[in-house]
Amino acid sequence: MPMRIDPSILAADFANLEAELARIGTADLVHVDVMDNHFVPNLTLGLPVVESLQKVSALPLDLHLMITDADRWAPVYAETGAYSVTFHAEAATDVVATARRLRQIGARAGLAVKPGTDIEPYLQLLPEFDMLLVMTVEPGFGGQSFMEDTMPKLRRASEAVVKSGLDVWLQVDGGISEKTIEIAAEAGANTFVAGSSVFGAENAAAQITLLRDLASRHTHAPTQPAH
Ligand SMILES: O=C(CO)[C@@H](O)[C@H](O)COP(=O)(O)O
Ligand SMILES: [Co+2]
Repeated sequence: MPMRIDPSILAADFANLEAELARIGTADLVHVDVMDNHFVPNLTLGLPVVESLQKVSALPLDLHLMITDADRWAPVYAETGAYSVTFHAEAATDVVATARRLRQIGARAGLAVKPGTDIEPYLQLLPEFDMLLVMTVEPGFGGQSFMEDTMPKLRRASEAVVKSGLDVWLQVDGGISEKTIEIAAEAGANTFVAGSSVFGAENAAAQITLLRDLASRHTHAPTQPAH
């Protein structure tokens, strides 16, 4: 199973985004954090910047929407041509209808849960999603510490995906570095968002390769039972 590294441009220089994209050519996707200062206490970027990134990025965009009223807004972001649109379960009224709309538009549909949100109710909806995002920090800011207590949830999600036989990607986001990526990979993640550990590195492309190599040591299905 391939291990994917998605650098988060939240840790990039916002005044030079095109140049920052040129530093991460070894990545699989570009993770774009959209925050509205309502769902999370921070404001980042919105549609105009996503549209501009779409025009200049050689890599597919992986949008992470941390905004309220996801039912309304997620499809609007998908219309930009984004490869993947992930919205939060806590911000949506009808997660299935929203995911279906995203797929109709042509985007992969991702569902995210905050560290305190149970993933169990969503595991019976796996056929509706292309990716599940288990947040490993409280959403809102880059540079936070990895929350290892989210691993039982990730492991449980991984078991459900393996059992389903579906190719639903399992993404982790927050505090992923060379010190933590193997913990998440061992618990079943295969898609890793990394902001500060990539853009803070002198050689971002080499750091991406290092992270992927570390994650690839754990390509097996989870070995420990869910908690
Ligand atoms: O969605 C978020 C934060 O809410 C992330 O995508 C961060 O941008 C990851 O940054 P690092 O923890 O890797 O620095
Ligand atoms: Co994110």
